[in-house]
Amino acid sequence: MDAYDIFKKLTQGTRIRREKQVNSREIEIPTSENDNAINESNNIPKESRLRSYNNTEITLLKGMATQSMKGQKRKLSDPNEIEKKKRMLEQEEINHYRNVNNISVVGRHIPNPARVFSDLNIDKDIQENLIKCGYSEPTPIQKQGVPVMLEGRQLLACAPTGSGKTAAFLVPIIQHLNGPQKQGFRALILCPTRELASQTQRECVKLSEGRGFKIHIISKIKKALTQYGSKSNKKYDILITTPNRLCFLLNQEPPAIDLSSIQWLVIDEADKLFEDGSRSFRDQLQQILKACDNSDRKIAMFSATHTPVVAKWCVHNMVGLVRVTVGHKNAAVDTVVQELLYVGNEHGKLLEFRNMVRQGLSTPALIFVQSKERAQQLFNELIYDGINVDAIHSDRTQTQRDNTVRSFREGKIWVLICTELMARGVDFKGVNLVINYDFPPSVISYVHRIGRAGRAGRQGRAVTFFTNEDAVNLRSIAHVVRSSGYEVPDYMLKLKKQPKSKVKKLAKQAPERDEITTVPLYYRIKGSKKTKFREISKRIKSKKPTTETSDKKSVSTRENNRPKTKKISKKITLKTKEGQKLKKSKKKPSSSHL
Ligand SMILES: Nc1ncnc2c1ncn2[C@@H]1O[C@H](COP(=O)(O)OP(=O)(O)OP(=O)(O)O)[C@@H](O)[C@H]1O
Repeated sequence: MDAYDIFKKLTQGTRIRREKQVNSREIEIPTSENDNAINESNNIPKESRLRSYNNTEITLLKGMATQSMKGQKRKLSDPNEIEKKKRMLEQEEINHYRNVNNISVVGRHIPNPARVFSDLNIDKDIQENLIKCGYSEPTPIQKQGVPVMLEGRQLLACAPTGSGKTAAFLVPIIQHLNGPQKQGFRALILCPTRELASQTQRECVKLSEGRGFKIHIISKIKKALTQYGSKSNKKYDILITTPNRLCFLLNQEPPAIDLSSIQWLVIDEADKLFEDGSRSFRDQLQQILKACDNSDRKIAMFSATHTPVVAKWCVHNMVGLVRVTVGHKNAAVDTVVQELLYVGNEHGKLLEFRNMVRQGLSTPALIFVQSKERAQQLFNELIYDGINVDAIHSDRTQTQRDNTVRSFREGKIWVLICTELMARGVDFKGVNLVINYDFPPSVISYVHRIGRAGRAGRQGRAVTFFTNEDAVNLRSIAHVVRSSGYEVPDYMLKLKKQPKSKVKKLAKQAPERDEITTVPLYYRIKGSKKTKFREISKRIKSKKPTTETSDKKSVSTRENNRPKTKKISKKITLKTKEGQKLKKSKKKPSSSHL
């Protein structure tokens, strides 16, 4: 619960009555310039806020009223009073600027937001690097987050997807570290995935150009085992990695990495890392913090979504914490046009997708499914549709994942099928379309998935398929869509609120769905005719999902799957006209119809 929530609770049922209009010179605000501990920036217009300080009587309960501040005016001729008033008006202006930029802050003695890069207390070369990256003006999170970190304050920042959070933490780190020093790692950035870590490394290299920092990501764990230990010559500056890899190195005897010089620890996608996993991140974080034993160590947490668990951890563990929030908490980016589409059943999803392709798909596009098995199934279905499609999921090797991401960035792949693995942080410039083929497991997942489009103020579109199985989260996601300013049918908003237990269960475990395939079950079962019919009737009776991959682990790579799919499609060509078409397009993939 933050200051705003507390204020709302305290003032529930309170009636605020305005007595009379006064002009602003009569106004006296009983706080000092920097006493902005509680939500400096709210949405009350400046004038009425000023008035309310001096001229309102707050009725708490019938017959009980606070004393009006009338008669407490001080003379304007007093130079101290004039100075005080000037400072208050300046503060009001700053608050107004924060309001305009949707910035809200909580904490004491918070530095002013920067309007332009030159307002920031950073060196010329960093400013030039920012300009070289094409950034002409700081984004709201950079306006407020950078000054906070530059003052060495610990920070919890929440800002929309694609709003430049990466540069918001990299710029102050680069400024602080100044240049390479042979002290070992001085900044550590934790990311939930390898893909995000390498993207952050690329951004860091660009923003620190000319400084000569040694910026590392742990790619080959075997090499890393001997690379960073106490015997190394400490020629490193910045480490960007996932917590698992780092803890693996810390768990060696003696530890294979030395973090005693860390000055800045940044946790990107903080709420993701705090989600309960097989090994809770909180345990890992304790281990990492123990290793970062420099007394000067500071922490900054960033994410597009807010969970109370992160806020609670920060309040308890970060001294002098400043909280910066841009926009509404857990809101979807409003530059993405959002649509919720009822498709009936699994087959309907495939029909709808092919329909979208026929109408002209706006690529590059990302398609999210709920599991790696389903990513592979959808890939097997679409590979012969003549779309440049590929799939990325955790069953693919790191090299395959890197190659796929590169091809997508280079425009060689137009449609990328992915799992939750790619939902966070990954910045593909110019993604036009996100399709939630499988309904997101939570509102937070929805916000991050659709946030892969519409980055840095660009336009994008997100289409979310849903079936009857997806009723649990439909209401809350419909509310997110409506809050971003897009139409949703009223019935969705009026759906019954689901019990928290159901919502939590769904966030942890995806619902069972029928296999994504148009190949009849008969051809998917191996064995004699008799075996096939026996198996089909068994499955119908037990109403089991008609999936082969649920019986055995799916084949993990595109290459491995090809022969299997070929075999199936050959069988179809003998039976159906549609199958013949498939065979033709397989020989000569054409993308002309897009
Ligand atoms: N000041 C700026 N002006 C213009 N573009 C910017 C600016 N800062 C960052 N960008 C660009 O905005 C895009 C999104 O930035 P970034 O990946 O840091 O977003 P993010 O807030 O971390 O998003 P997510 O929550 O999805 O991780 C990037 O392509 C980046 O180059």
